[in-house]
Amino acid sequence: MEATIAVNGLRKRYGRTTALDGMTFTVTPGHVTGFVGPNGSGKSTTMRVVLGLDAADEGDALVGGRPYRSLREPLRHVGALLDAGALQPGRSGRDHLLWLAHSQGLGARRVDRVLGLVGLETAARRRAGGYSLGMRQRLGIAAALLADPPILMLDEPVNGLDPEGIVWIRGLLRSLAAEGRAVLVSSHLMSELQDTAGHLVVVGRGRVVADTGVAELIAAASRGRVTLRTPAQAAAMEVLARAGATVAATVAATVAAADPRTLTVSGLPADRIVALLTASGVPFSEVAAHRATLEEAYMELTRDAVEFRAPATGEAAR
Ligand SMILES: Nc1ncnc2c1ncn2[C@@H]1O[C@H](COP(=O)(O)OP(=O)(O)OP(=O)(O)O)[C@@H](O)[C@H]1O
Repeated sequence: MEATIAVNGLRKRYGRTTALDGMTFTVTPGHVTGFVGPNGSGKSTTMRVVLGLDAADEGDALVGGRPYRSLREPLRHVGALLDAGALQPGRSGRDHLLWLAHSQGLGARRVDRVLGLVGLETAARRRAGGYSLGMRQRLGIAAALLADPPILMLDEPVNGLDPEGIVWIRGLLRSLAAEGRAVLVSSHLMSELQDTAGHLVVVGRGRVVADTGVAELIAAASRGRVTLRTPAQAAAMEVLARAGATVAATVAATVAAADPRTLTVSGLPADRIVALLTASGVPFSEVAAHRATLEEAYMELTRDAVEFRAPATGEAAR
């Protein structure tokens, strides 16, 4: 079976809410595809439609060229994590997987193998009802991997994982993709996908805003910009803005990573920036071609497509 997910022209309304408005994209094997967009942009609805859990009003969704509902042993084709809370609380994690395994003609050996893969061996015989959110996520990922499917679809898998868990899942997703699987991972945080996804499907208001390689997206957002480090931010801004540049405080992937001494300048080449600052006696320590974060690239892309936007706080000058 071909490892692809093909979503074509999906439309879906819930009463007066349009959840999907012509959603169209294809997920191909060999890399992690990030499925990103703001809250309410239609990611979970799309995944539910792909899995036949919800019906679209229009359009179709195929896994390996076939509708999910027509697959005889679906877990062998597609592994999915949609709602990590969906398990019987009185059952142990291992029993939950055994029950799923038996429905697919799989045995206890495979269950123990996937429990090992997700690092749940020691907790496997405890009641799943007592699991933390991170442990439930791991159990959900074990369930998705159970029948060794060529296609994986995970809705916000990083949710609830601690920093060690986040590093672990990044490595796992990359290695699953490197084995030739198609891996679709939804998130509304770009920083979660920065080092994991090779491709991005960016959505807003129920449709695709961009369908692009991560490297291309970052290159496009970096083009023509220069990063400048200076202890005299206000003076540097004034000099450069007077010369026609647009100057902004650099957007960091996380608030913790933000450096108040770093500016992003567009509209002037690096050598001209150096000349202007030197001539005006403004101290600076570094002038370099800017490498945009995925977060920045995404913000630019979705500027007009987001449903909910916080007021801009990072922009120092325009
Ligand atoms: N069962 C439902 N009944 C009514 N409205 C729904 C239902 N499921 C989704 N919606 C609405 O459809 C839109 C798309 O929701 P969806 O959950 O697919 O977005 P999402 O991109 O997954 O969001 P998030 O990042 O918050 O998980 C939202 O406006 C949501 O409120």
